[in-house]
Amino acid sequence: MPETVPETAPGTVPRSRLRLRAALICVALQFQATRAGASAMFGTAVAAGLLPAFGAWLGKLLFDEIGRGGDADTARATYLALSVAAVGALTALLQQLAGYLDEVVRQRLVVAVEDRLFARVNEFRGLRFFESPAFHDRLRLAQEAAQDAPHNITMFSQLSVQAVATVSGFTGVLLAVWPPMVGLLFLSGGAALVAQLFQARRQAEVSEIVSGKYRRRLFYRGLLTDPRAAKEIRLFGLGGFLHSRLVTALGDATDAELRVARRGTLVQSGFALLNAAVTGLGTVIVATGAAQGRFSVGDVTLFIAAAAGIQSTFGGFVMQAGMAVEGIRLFGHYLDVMELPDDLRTAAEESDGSAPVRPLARGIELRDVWFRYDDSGPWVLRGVDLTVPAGAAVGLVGRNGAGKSTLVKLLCRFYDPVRGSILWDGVDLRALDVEELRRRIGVTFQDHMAYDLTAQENIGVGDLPRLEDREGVRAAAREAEIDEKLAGLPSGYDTLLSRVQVDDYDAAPGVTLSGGQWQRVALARSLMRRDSELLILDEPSSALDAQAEHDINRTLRAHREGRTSLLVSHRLSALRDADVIVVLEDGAVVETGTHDALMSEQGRYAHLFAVQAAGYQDARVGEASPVSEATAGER
Ligand SMILES: Nc1ncnc2c1ncn2[C@@H]1O[C@H](COP(=O)(O)OP(=O)(O)OP(=O)(O)O)[C@@H](O)[C@H]1O
Repeated sequence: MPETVPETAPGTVPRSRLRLRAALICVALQFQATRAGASAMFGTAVAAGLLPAFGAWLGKLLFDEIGRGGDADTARATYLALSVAAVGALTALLQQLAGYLDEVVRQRLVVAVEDRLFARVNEFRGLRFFESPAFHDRLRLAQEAAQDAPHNITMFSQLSVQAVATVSGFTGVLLAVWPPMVGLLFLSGGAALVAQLFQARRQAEVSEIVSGKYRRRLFYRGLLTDPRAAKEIRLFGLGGFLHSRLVTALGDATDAELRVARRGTLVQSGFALLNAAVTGLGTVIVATGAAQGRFSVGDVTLFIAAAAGIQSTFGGFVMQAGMAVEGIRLFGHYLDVMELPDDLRTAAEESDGSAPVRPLARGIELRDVWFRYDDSGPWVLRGVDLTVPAGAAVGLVGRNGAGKSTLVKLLCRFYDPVRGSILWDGVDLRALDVEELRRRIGVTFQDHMAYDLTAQENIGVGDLPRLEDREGVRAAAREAEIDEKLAGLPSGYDTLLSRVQVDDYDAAPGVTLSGGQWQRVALARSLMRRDSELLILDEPSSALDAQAEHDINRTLRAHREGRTSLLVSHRLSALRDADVIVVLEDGAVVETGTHDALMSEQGRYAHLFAVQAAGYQDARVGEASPVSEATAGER
């Protein structure tokens, strides 16, 4: 595997760490999402945090004024009373505004995060990440964390401002009455904070551990409602089975979440008791002092209020600190995904991977190509040497699992060979600009897509700049023998090829095609690139009826004329006229030659051909085919 592939592919989600950088970027993300909204939210949050303290100070001035009895200035007292009321009203309004601004920032963040994350995902040029469960889990964690963490940090900032104002006010009161109480409250608050931070770490770890369970849950949920899966689920009676797996996956995840919540509750309950003990102790001491005449009743009342105020402020602060820390930890996944190096080697040793791709003049050569999907997996290609000469039609045959589609994927550079190299006119594919390379290739994949888009779009996406080019799309559809069918749909080429993705329930329903019709649409899509240098067709006619296959093979033969093509097929008759036929067995090339040459060799190809021909002649190969008899010994 290339050295640049990081530890996320495949494996489990690595544990996140608390990073200052993550916290800073997390806060900055809000401003990138909406500078005005985030600034207003922060300003409002700070003001909403400071106003209660200001209100308390005005209240103190009011009580001081009233306390002067007959000497009190009525106008000043009235003014102060109105000010207290105004500050109260303003605080309430600011809280409403802060709530709205918080929502604005959240919504903008959702868009910004999706935008950035999926733009990044689009930059990964190979397939490895998309086949890694750890990558999918990280992506989900990254998305959730990037949407939630900034909010938690903002709330934490707001509470911090409030806490400083409230606690410093109340601390003065406590210091005046019984100073050791301040130390006791700070000690118990500090201990609760430390415990909460540990709890936050545990909570973040559990989110990482259960992310796979949630992925499975989404998979089962999607399957249970997928119209393509509905037939088998009903026929084989899989509904209950899948449903129970869905519930089990969800149950496992929620059990783990509940375990950590239980632990948190126990720890917090312990601190609640400690707080009660501290308050009790302080109250007893101050009350005893009052009984002995050292404190007034007012002192006792103020003391109890101050202690309760500090404790509840600490409680909120500690809780929010835990959420902020958990958010920042998980936000690390967002950074990791954003900074993940590409899964393809960025360059061959001697190049930076951006060499222009010249029109194919000599051909494509695979030199001793070894490949496996995982470091520990079996070799799928074992030293393949193969040449696709420019302008030639090459047929690739082999039994299931021989490695044919893998070879196709390597030609498109979805993966790099583990050993050996693939050369485009003598230049290593790793040295070439991969996007340009792919623009020069037209492919029909064996597992082609059926997009829930219109007929026009389903074909047009094969050459995006010509997405709206109706004539170009129809020409490709004609070659794939599907034009008549698509033109005859209720809205012609504008018909949605989907039963479920219709936006307007009252509009004409979408339609769905048959398996063979979908295959023709996929074929038409690959034929959109009329000037492609290399045409690869991986089982393009496996779902076609005999007549359609015959017609399409004739059209494709004309289309391939003079251009380089690689045709993978189990229907050997489709390959008869290829310039070269290559037989792949267990990941190695075992035979190469024209149809006639390979038939006369009476090897693997001749055997496969005879088996197929015998099927059509209604005869048993072992008895009827001289080729089979000749090759039986080899096998
Ligand atoms: N993405 C993947 N990850 C891991 N293993 C894979 C992957 N794709 C294919 N394989 C394995 O590689 C081997 C070759 O598969 P490949 O699809 O290339 O065979 P094929 O010759 O095209 O077969 P078929 O004729 O059935 O289409 C198989 O054993 C398969 O299990």
